[in-house]
Amino acid sequence: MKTAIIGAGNMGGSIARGLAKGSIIPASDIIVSNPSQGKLDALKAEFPALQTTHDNQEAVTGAEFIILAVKPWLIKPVLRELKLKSKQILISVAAGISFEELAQNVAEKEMTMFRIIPNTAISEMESMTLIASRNASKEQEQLMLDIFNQMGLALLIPEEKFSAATSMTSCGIAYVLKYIQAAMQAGIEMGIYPQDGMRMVAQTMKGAAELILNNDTHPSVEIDKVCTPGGITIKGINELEHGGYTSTIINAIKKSV
Ligand SMILES: NC(=O)C1=CN([C@@H]2O[C@H](COP(=O)(O)OP(=O)(O)OC[C@H]3O[C@@H](n4cnc5c(N)ncnc54)[C@H](OP(=O)(O)O)[C@@H]3O)[C@@H](O)[C@H]2O)C=CC1
Ligand SMILES: O=C(O)[C@@H]1CCC=N1
Repeated sequence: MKTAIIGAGNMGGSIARGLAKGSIIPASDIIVSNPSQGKLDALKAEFPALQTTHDNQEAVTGAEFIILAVKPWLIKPVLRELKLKSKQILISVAAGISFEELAQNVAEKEMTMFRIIPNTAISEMESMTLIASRNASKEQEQLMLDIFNQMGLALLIPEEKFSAATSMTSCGIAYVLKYIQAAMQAGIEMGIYPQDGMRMVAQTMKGAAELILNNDTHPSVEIDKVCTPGGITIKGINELEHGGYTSTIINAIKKSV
């Protein structure tokens, strides 16, 4: 399945690496196009079988999948200069660019399209990847899920839910990192070295995520297990609420929509 990736930045580069490491699309079937050479050289050094080019049209010619991973404001000009065929499958990573907008910029408006929204943990094969489809068969949807489940966890959702889910997951990873940063600052004030604090908090967060993902549980149940009556955790939890923690997170996620 020849796959062209347009743009070798954070997303395009990570998707190329994830695909090349996965078992569905071999590195020799991947061609990545990018204007600057450095990112292409880095990819080629890691995966010598992968092809690179500066020419977007050369990349897409003969490709079954075209993964568009340029900044949202470049989607229109880049898409317009590509001569895509109706049988090709367009996969856009651009946040906030709807299927309708994509369709306006291709000759074959009824071509199969996917929108995908990973987060930056895709570089660790630990992305939460959102997928929406248009004019796709069940088999094509399953193939997309299979591909992106190899890079973390993938979920197929309707396009109407994309903005809300993007804010929770793709922007959300930055909010989660912000918690790590804040907890480190508290530790530093109390004499914990930043590098030690960073590992402590990151592992704590990973543990919380594993508790949720591996068990049929709920955050409230897990929080309750930590909060000993009259103990120390509830003091911190109540301080978080006095500071507006829950409503600040709700507002932040709604703000990013
Ligand atoms: N960053 C994130 O967390 C997420 C981003 N997205 C979406 O992914 C898309 C890409 O974002 P991100 O990877 O962060 O951005 P980057 O800036 O890291 O990557 C964009 C890449 O596109 C390349 N590029 C620029 N112009 C062209 C062109 N005409 N043809 C081909 N390639 C070109 C750039 O090349 P160079 O810099 O070498 O000139 C760069 O390598 C965006 O649309 C964004 O909305 C979606 C989910 C999460
Ligand atoms: O901030 C942004 O616009 C991009 C899209 C989702 C995550 N980062």
